[in-house]
Amino acid sequence: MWQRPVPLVGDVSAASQRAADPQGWAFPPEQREALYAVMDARRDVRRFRPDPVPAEVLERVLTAAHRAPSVGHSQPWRFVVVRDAAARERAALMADRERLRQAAKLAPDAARRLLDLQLEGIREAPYGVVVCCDRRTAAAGVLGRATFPDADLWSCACAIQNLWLAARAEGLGLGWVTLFDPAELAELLGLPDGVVTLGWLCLGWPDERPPEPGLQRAGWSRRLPLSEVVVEDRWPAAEAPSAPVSHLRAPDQAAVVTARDAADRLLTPPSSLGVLDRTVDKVVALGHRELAPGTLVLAAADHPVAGLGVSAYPTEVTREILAAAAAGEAMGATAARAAGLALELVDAGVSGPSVAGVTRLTCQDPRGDLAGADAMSVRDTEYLMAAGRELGGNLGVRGPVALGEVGVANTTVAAALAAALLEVEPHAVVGLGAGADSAILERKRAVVDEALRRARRTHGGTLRDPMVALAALGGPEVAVLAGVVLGAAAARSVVVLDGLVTSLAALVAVEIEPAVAACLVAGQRSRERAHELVLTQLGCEPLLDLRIRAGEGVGACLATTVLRQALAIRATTARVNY
Ligand SMILES: Cc1cc2ncn([C@H]3O[C@H](COP(=O)(O)O)[C@@H](O)[C@H]3O)c2cc1C
Ligand SMILES: O=C(O)c1cccnc1
Repeated sequence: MWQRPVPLVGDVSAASQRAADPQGWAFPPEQREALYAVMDARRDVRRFRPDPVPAEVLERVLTAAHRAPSVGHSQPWRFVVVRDAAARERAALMADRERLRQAAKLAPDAARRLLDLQLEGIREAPYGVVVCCDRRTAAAGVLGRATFPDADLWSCACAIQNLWLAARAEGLGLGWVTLFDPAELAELLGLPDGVVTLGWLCLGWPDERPPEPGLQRAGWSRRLPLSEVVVEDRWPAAEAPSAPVSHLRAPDQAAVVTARDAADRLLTPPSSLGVLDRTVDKVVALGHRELAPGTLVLAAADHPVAGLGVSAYPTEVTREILAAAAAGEAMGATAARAAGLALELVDAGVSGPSVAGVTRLTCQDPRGDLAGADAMSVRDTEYLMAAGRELGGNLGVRGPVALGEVGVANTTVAAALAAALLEVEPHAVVGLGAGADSAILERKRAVVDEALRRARRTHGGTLRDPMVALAALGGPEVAVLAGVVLGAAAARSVVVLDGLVTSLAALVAVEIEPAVAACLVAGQRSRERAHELVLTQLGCEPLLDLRIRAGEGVGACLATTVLRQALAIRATTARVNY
């Protein structure tokens, strides 16, 4: 056994310690009780004694405030400590005026109660602490604020809460007054543009020791029972459509943590293999410490939309590639062989006689070109998906399942389906495909645009249903592959995705059964436009980024090899002693 290298910085705990004692990070019981007691006894204090507060006490509570969590560690708070009596007097006057303005807008009873509120604290307390938020940093530049632009304000609110609890523990009173016109208060303190306040905190020794919240005492409100504020899993709405019944379960938390803990024991810095480590953790959590040989499922189909001039190649190419794959010579077939994967060929609707060695699935109903009519009937879509599910289940128990497709014009189909599922504009999803020129690109955009408008007219809101979207704007190979993903995931197999079309099939499967996501490995980011968006929607980071645009599962095969090697590395690298 090798010694575990204990880092000089960061977390020194070992996975074994955490596993043996998950509660080992807790404080001793009496300290915990003290914390809860302080929280319980925190009050909004309105009456203050004039006695001075020692500078070191003020510094302690401000330090507590400054230890608050902040978005992207941005520490946006600034504390303006107002001691000057004249400034406090002016602030009190502002609050008094604001109280009258607000009361004028209320019903008489509520107005009376508002007027009863005591604001003398601003005058009485030796300190006014005005908590400001410096918002001059662009939200996009702060980790976590691009998505929640107000997170800087919440950070400041956390600082106030810290200050408040510390004050209570010190025996100080604190009252948070927001009855101000924010612009007036900002002007009083000379705040520059972009710095806003969260109100005025009166701070000093309390001249009241309220056992319960003042507004509750005054009959204004009461504390709600916990059961009224905690809901399980999702907001309980009477008429909201219930989530579809899910049958699949992702690996439980214990499996996920065990996989990560095992990785922690390797003689290497934690997560040194980056995306690969995350992917291996996912695969190990599924129960695979190594990959059995596995299969590439290559599904092929023709697309009537090819007739609208959206591909650089004629429809017949699909059949030729399928035949070449059956002969073991198409690039998907050679890539599968190089990766040690068996090849399973599915003809989901390619014109002409059947190709030897290929499983043929035949649709019953007419097919459409998306712009004028639905791609497939729901009945055929269900049939194709069910066949894929069975295939995926059978192959999934044997090893990893890599996905590949061939179908001239299927990047147009994929763009239309992606636009519908992701609710984005056609220009965001239409890409070059197998080599479009600008005239083809323009037609592709127009066709996707028309297809979306037609499908929305025909199906309305139900287009959000993945089966409806798949039938309206998808294609047979997408339906089969979505089924393969569902079947393989039910067998707890690893599913390795290739380019845009296979990833969309996975997205359809995830929309039907969210737990499928736990089985997915994004093999690569292809050059096709919408692929990145779809991978983001799947929450998957791709293993390879090689500008591949081969289709046929070539990228998935390459990625499977990388994944196989990563698992071997994980299995055989030295473990450390701990
Ligand atoms: C010879 C050849 C082999 C292929 N193998 C996969 N694709 C890839 O290109 C097609 C999609 O591109 P688009 O939507 O522009 O038609 C699909 O068959 C896809 O698998 C191929 C394309 C060609 C020409
Ligand atoms: O996204 C892909 O994998 C892709 C791109 C171009 C052509 N065929 C497939």
